Amino acid sequence: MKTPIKNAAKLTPAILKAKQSGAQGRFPGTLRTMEDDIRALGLDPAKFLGQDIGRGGATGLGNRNTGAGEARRGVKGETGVPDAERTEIDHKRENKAFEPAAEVIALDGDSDEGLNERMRGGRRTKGKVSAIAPTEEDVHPESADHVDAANAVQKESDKAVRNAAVDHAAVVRSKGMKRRAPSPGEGGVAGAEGHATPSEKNSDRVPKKRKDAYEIHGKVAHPANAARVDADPPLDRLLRVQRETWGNVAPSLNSPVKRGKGKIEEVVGRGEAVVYWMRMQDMRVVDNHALSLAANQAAHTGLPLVVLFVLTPGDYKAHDRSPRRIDFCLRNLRLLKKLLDAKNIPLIVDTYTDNRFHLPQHLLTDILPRLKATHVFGNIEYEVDELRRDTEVVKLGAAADGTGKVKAVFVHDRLAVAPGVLKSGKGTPYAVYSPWQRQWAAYLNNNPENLEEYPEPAPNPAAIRQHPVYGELFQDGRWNVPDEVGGFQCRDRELMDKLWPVGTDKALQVLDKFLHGQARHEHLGLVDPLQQHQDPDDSSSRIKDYASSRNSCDGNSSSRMSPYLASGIVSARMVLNKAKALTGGKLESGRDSGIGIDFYNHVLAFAPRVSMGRPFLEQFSDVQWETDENKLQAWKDGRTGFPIVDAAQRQANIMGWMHNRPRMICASFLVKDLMLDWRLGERFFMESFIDGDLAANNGGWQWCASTGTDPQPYFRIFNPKSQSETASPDGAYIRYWVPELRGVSDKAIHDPYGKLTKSEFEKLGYPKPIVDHAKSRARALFRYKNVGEREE
Ligand SMILES: Cc1cc2nc3c(=O)[nH]c(=O)nc-3n(C[C@H](O)[C@H](O)[C@H](O)COP(=O)(O)OP(=O)(O)OC[C@H]3O[C@@H](n4cnc5c(N)ncnc54)[C@H](O)[C@@H]3O)c2cc1C
Repeated sequence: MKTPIKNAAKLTPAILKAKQSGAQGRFPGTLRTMEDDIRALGLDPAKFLGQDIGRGGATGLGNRNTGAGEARRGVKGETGVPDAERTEIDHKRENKAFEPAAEVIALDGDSDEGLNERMRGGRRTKGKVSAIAPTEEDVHPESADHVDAANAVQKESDKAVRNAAVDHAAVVRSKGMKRRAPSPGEGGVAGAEGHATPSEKNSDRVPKKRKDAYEIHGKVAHPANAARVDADPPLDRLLRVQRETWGNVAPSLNSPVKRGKGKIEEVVGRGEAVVYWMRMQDMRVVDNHALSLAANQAAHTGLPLVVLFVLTPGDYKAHDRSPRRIDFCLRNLRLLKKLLDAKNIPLIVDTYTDNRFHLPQHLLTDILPRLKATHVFGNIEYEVDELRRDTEVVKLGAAADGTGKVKAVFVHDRLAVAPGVLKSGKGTPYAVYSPWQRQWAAYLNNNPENLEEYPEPAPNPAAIRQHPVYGELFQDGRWNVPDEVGGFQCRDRELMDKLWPVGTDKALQVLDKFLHGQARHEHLGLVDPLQQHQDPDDSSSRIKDYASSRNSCDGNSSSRMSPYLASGIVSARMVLNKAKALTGGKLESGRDSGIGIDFYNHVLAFAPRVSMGRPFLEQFSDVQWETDENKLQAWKDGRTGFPIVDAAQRQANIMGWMHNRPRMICASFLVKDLMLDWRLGERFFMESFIDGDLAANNGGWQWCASTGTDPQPYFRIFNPKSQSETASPDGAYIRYWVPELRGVSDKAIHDPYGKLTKSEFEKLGYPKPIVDHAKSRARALFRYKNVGEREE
């Protein structure tokens, strides 16, 4: 008689089939160890294992209090912030008699009276854990469309979009705040990516010493400020300023992307060079919109093309960039310098260490005049700070007198479908992934020109090398790529270099391995992605198997493209074109297609508050969080006693990357089991990952924290044990990353503490679970249901 398969209903069809057929493992091949793999890369395992080297600075807590410093500088040196603009967390913590009214945002149709009434309601009294009846624990994420819930999220979002301006006004009124006159910050240069701008922070009341669990304080904007930014999103503002200044050079937020391949009109004086300003998200020479526009303009005017990259450590600190991502950027820059050099195009790298908000002035008064450039082209970055910076560049460039004028043009490039193009039936932005993804695929299938790739730039004439100004750019050491950026020492650079080879060619080879090869056990961890198995035909292509294998991480089931996409080493168009070739020339819709790259950037564009530390669903802004430093540290280190969480966290620490499923499990665990603020986890991932990307990371965290675009309400709470059985059915992933558990049987691998005897468990040297999941779950349900309250 067949043994029944445990949790069969929760298993993906492929895993179920594998289990039913009695297969030992889901993926072929033999599992190796981390040590073997590091040795196979030609490196010494002792250098990379057993110590916290991943995030650059000292272990754990000490190295990242950038927000507070920023905030303090913001108040004393730059703007002077009215009390009302202090960050939410500071406000709560410092004012014991905190009035919940301050956090209330007007709802649809709220009159002043209605708003006041709700505000007078004050904090609710404490209650018991209520008998709320969540339908399913650990619903398989994305397992169904949940149409009603999706509609509810969409409705909330529509409401928020319609009322952002009203909300802001109401909050301002309700708090007796004065409406500030537009500050220079609003004009463009102030603002932490996401986080509070100097004028949005208040810091002179920030306590001198805080523990890590509180250290997000400088990164959370006041809701009124976030509502103000939502009411006039920085992307709209950039496009508007650009249009008003130079005419219709870039597509507006609401119209389809135009393939701006034509010549850019001359509306400024003709300079002596054309500049393409490369940033951290578009690091490639091929299929690059702004670069191809710049090259076109240079060819049209007979001027040389110069590529500029500005390293801005101030931004990297404020945005929690990982040393790994910075190092990856530098490694790519070195390669790009060579590639461009072969085309007689100088790549100049400037390191700007002054006040990060003054970068536009630096560009327009120092760098561009030195180059005698009157045109600068860039691809739009959708984060708040970056949009404000670019808006300021457009304004300053246009405001300069006479020959000092610079025409700055910023265009869409990063996404296959520009933000704002796709709208729900009601004409509002989509707030739920599945319907958005269906329309996205249909739109691209109907408008294939959006996937046309941009031409490579033509070389500069060789004579540029003799030019007194531009010839020097190839020689002058001032413009070289530095060995490292101060404050971002990447201590595992050698390992990162092996795991994440640089350049578009290599990235495309990695993609080919994914598209034309089967997932295997032995490639799940620390392996050179170029050494992955590739099959002679496409019958076992991982993209074809994506739907069934995407949730399992016992093998190398996903593409490992995220660092390349996050840094723009390949474009979304290039990846989609390759995927399309394997799916009959059409993009497939549906969550299992593995191609939903654009969604969270689209959210960022219409709800910029998400990059200001605010929840997408404001009604969860006052969920009560714990602040237990030890639990936070145990989570960071992978010592929680939950094998799947520990395996994943250790993967993050050693490899600088994680498969999507464990990212979700770890995020859910931090928020719903440890009841720690999702922003702490968001920051930790940014600091650790080589693919750290604000839109995807924030979107992922908010989804898992039920404050984001998940159509399932907050009672989606992952059970780490059953999630473990789904994510690592063979236990291979766990055994690889948690060596203490290597010898543990299949029966006990997901729950060694529960399944082994006391003495068997103690021999492992593995920690006991730091929480009881059932109790944690009840606590989370209570706190989400009763926002603002703690259970008795
Ligand atoms: C809490 C959390 C944090 C995350 N942080 C980041 C991050 O900082 N940077 C990042 O690039 N991705 C992030 N993701 C999304 C996703 O986990 C990674 O993109 C994916 O695991 C990378 O592996 P891959 O390239 O092999 O993905 P594949 O499964 O092969 O997918 C191909 C590409 O599609 C995109 N993609 C796939 N799934 C998602 C998703 N759920 N959300 C957004 N894009 C997706 C990525 O660009 C990815 O490279 C996060 C997800 C969660 C749940």
